Amino acid sequence: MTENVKINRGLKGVYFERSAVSDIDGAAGELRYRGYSIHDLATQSSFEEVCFLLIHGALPSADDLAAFDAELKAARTLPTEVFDIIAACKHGHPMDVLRTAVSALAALEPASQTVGEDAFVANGIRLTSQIPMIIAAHEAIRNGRDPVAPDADLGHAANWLWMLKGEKPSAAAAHLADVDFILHAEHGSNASSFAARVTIGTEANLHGGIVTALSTLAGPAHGGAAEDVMKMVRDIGTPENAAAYVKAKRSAREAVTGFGHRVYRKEDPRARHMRDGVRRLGEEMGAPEWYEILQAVVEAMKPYARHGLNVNVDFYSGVIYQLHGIPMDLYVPIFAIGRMPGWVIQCMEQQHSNILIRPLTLYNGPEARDYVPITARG
Ligand SMILES: CC(=O)SCCNC(=O)CCNC(=O)[C@H](O)C(C)(C)COP(=O)(O)OP(=O)(O)OC[C@H]1O[C@@H](n2cnc3c(N)ncnc32)[C@H](O)[C@@H]1OP(=O)(O)O
Ligand SMILES: O=C([O-])CC(=O)C(=O)O
Repeated sequence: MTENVKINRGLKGVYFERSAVSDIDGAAGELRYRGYSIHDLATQSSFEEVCFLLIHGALPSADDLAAFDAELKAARTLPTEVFDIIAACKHGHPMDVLRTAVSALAALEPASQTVGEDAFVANGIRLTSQIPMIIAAHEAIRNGRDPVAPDADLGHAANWLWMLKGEKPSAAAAHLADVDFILHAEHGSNASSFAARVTIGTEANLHGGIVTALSTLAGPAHGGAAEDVMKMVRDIGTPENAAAYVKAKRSAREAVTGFGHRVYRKEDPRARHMRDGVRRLGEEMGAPEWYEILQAVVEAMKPYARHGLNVNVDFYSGVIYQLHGIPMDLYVPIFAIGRMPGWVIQCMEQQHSNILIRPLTLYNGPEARDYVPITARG
């Protein structure tokens, strides 16, 4: 009966739902949020505007944006218990601390228990502002400093850098962080968003979906790639070593991190903006060698490009964070800051026309057999 069943391992190429948010053309290497090209958004928009677009479905008017920005700023608060929880697990990986703190918020803030469209918007906006606060507070606490209070004069990206470092970022640094968040904001049915949808499919609340998404983002095949790229760049050391590094990886049939994608067969369209950022920042900071190493890896990988193997969004982002002096274990949490509106809208779409997500696994274990009591087993 089951011999002819087709199994789609990893759900490769399977459509499980419709979505009106991200339009990804993997063959052409194109990405649009709600119909707008990622290139226009990365060069002309702000993260706040993109959040509004993703959550509400249209670009905001100036008044809409001012009201949305005020909502985000008003949500920059955390219950004191969350700071205690961060302190109690301050030696953990920032992703574990972040996930634990979001879980704690679900228990501490009664509004998080409400489901439905309005509740998801309100809780989503609150979490979008709270997540950078948690990450920055953890960084301060683990280094023996007091968390830095948010600054209502600063936008989302600049305020994040301010809370992280305790000093006002340059306009260029804030802009690069803003672009980074826009590029990471949403990407259809990626692993973490799909996982969040599975949670929401059970009629769980938004915080539950976000905790699931955070758990799923953390792995090196997904959000952890930027950290691994930085480790790779350090291992390679100089551009001349890149070819030998790639050859050794390919001979061992190991993945070269920052390359490959489940959907794109051309270069990930987000990568070019990060590439420009690394090049410019490296030159400005008198550290061009990181960019040169990355480009030497790209050159060494060229023979494989014909198989659709190209850089993805996270090939360049790690080096940008490194040039900003951000610790490597914060790279995945930074991805989470950017991905918040994407997770929120994916959860909203799921709950809007909900259905339990429950595929099948084809049994290939032992045939039916008789139970043997423990006293009779050899
Ligand atoms: C934001 C993001 O989440 S983007 C992804 C971030 N992750 C990374 O950068 C980690 C490195 N990349 C990878 O591990 C993979 O490319 C994934 C997990 C992202 C996608 O994997 P899949 O969709 O399963 O790709 P798939 O396995 O079908 O790859 C096709 C072929 O390319 C090879 N391949 C895929 N990625 C890589 C890579 N990074 N380096 C070398 N070879 C690769 C596979 O070995 C496979 O070769 P084969 O047909 O000879 O076996
Ligand atoms: O779509 C994917 O599979 C992974 C990805 O690029 C993302 O989540 O941004």
